[in-house]
Amino acid sequence: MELINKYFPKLTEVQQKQFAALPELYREWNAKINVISRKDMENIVLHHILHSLAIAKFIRFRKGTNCLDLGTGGGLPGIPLAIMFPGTDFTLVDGTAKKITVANAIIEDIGLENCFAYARRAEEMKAKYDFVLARAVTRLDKLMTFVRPLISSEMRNATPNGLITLKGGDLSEELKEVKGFKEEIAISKYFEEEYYINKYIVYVPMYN
Ligand SMILES: C[S@@+](CC[C@H](N)C(=O)[O-])C[C@H]1O[C@@H](n2cnc3c(N)ncnc32)[C@H](O)[C@@H]1O
Repeated sequence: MELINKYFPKLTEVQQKQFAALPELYREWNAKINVISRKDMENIVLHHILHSLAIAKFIRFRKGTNCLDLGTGGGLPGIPLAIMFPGTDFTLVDGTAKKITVANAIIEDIGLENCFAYARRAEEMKAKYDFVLARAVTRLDKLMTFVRPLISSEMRNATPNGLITLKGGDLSEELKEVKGFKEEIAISKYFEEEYYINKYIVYVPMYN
């Protein structure tokens, strides 16, 4: 909790409890169904929960915004963001049904009411969203082919919409393949821990 409080010092009591419960819940579930590399479990807060929350430093989702977390695995970044933004709706999908079992169990255990997970491949999805979020799913150009049909053409909340993805490493080649405006934000701008050097948020706005 210390690390989360360091960057998000104004959490409500409910949010504090929900974040505090996550590491143990992931530990328990990960022992049954692998959603996080097992050797990384000891770094779950730094490498997974806080990393997901970099998006909350980049953007404050307005009440009523709807977000899709595509390729969520066990619920990342969707679950930490749903805790952070209780007024925003989060839909979590993954093509692997057993990973969704973990996401749903955790959603239920911590009593998240603005978050819903189900098994589906991106290519089969029909609904529209203000934002599509993705962490470690696939190359940007491929991700864009999934994301374009899923972004709502209305700017319902009078905010920009589009893709927000968490990526690592040198993205120069991948970024060249994405047409139009895109923004690359170094997460080290928000979090001082060494782990975040070379980790980025890529935002591709789609005003349609
Ligand atoms: C490396 S995992 C990352 C999981 C999670 N986002 C995280 O950061 O822990 C990539 C996930 O994307 C999912 N995935 C890849 N392509 C997909 C697609 N076309 N539709 C739905 N899920 C997909 C995989 O099943 C896998 O769970």
